[in-house]
Amino acid sequence: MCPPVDGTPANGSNGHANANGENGAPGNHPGYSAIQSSHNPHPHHKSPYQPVGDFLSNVSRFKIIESTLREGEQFANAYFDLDAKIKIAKALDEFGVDYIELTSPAASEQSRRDCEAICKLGLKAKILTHVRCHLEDAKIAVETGVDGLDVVIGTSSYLREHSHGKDMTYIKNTALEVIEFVKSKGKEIRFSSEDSFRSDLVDLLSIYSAVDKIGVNRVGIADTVGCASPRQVYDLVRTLRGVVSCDIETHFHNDTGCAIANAYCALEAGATHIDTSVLGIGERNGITPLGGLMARMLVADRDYVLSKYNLKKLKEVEELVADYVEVNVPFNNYITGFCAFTHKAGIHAKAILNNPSTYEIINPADFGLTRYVHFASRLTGWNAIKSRADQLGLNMTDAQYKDCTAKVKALADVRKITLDDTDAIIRAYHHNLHNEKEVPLLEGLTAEEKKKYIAAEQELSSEKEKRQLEETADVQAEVPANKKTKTVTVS
Ligand SMILES: CC(=O)SCCNC(=O)CCNC(=O)[C@H](O)C(C)(C)COP(=O)(O)OP(=O)(O)OC[C@H]1O[C@@H](n2cnc3c(N)ncnc32)[C@H](O)[C@@H]1OP(=O)(O)O
Ligand SMILES: O=C(O)CCC(=O)C(=O)O
Repeated sequence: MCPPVDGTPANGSNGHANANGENGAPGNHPGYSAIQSSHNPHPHHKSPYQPVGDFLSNVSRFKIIESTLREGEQFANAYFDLDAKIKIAKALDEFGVDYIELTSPAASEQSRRDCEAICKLGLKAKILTHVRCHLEDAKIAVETGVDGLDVVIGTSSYLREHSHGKDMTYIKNTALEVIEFVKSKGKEIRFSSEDSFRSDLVDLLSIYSAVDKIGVNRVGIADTVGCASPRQVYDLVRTLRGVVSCDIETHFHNDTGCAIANAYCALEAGATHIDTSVLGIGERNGITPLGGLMARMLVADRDYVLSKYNLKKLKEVEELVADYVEVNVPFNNYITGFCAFTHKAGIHAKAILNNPSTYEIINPADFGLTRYVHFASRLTGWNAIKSRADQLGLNMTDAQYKDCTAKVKALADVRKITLDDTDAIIRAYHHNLHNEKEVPLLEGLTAEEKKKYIAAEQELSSEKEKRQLEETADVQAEVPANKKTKTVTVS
């Protein structure tokens, strides 16, 4: 952890002012320097590559069906007791998701009781439960108090042959029966074909058209094995959009890394609802993550996303779920990953200090988070070191910052340096400028490291001398000898 700038002990934060001028940034990031840059928040310029508006696109009016408490419960590590489910449901509700989908009450007695308990919480989000296309399951589900049922059945030949063993005629008849029943109970109903992207298109369109005609609220397309590409998604959703008049829900697994892109393409093609889970947890490696979808959609339509979702809750919701399922938030997670807003290379750091839009498409402040400049490495530059010295209250000339930066780099060539090391170097360098008795730039080097540093220093000063000589030679070369003493007077 870095020492605080004002000399008070570090208090669990990184000890530096964040972009809002507070200590202890919400995105607490020990060991990194939060920065104040001149344009914060970002100015919002439209991209020159903004897609041409498509009348089918729902990028600016999508809804989220949050399935952490259904798909997420299918994650290998997940075990949610009622207390956990209630906490997660409340957090998702505060975040502003439109729907919360729960595990089938047919799964177990406790699942049924949990479903009932969550329905009684009085959340703003609508509560759905996810059931097989099976009248008995539907009967149990409608009694729990849910707002609606998400009914599903596999339509690919794989699932027809090896999962439930039913043909398309049976599937259609059962679907119609279940839908009529659920509607008769006054509940919302969605019918979905599992494994849609390996199902026959004619089968799909025929069943979707049949359920649409009897007044289903939504049909669902599911990429159950994560095989679909964004272009395939666009084509299927767009075709379906021309066949049904109801809403279209989509569900994308992430086996081949397309879950967010597929969700986005589905919206562009006219889908209305996207299934998500916190951190993307679900069967195998999961589905479209809530945070990743937010990142994508914020860039597509910031006003819509900010008007609907409480983005500042994202980190809290993710940490809550991560704790329950006993995983760490991945270092490269969208938005909340350890380094999602950390800028390291000197070129990046300089530009970010001037204007964060140079290297950030998302403003961390929208999520209540802070950006950081990492300056403790051989890739740093003098602008980053100057900014850090400013934070430490140390003032130097530009030439001195540059020289100090060269020393940081030389030491970083000797061994991996920490942020504390770098602060120590800057402080010692500054001290040596103003005091006769010099202190070592960095304490605690081993004999071997000292040797290496002395060699690096010598190289540095001979480089510096060489550069000065070259500069002098260049200046002299630019001025022809016969002009050197001549004074030009202009009358
Ligand atoms: C792709 C998805 O994620 S779909 C959602 C998955 N969710 C779940 O599976 C919820 C948790 N599941 C469970 O608790 C259990 O599997 C239950 C209660 C649903 C069923 O349990 P069991 O009766 O013991 O059956 P089992 O799990 O071994 O096999 C699944 C059964 O559902 C049937 N089935 C599978 N998919 C469907 C479907 N979409 N619609 C109707 N029936 C289906 C199968 O034919 C099989 O029934 P059978 O054994 O009579 O042939
Ligand atoms: O109900 C749905 O649409 C999706 C079900 C599911 O989890 C899947 O197909 O992967």
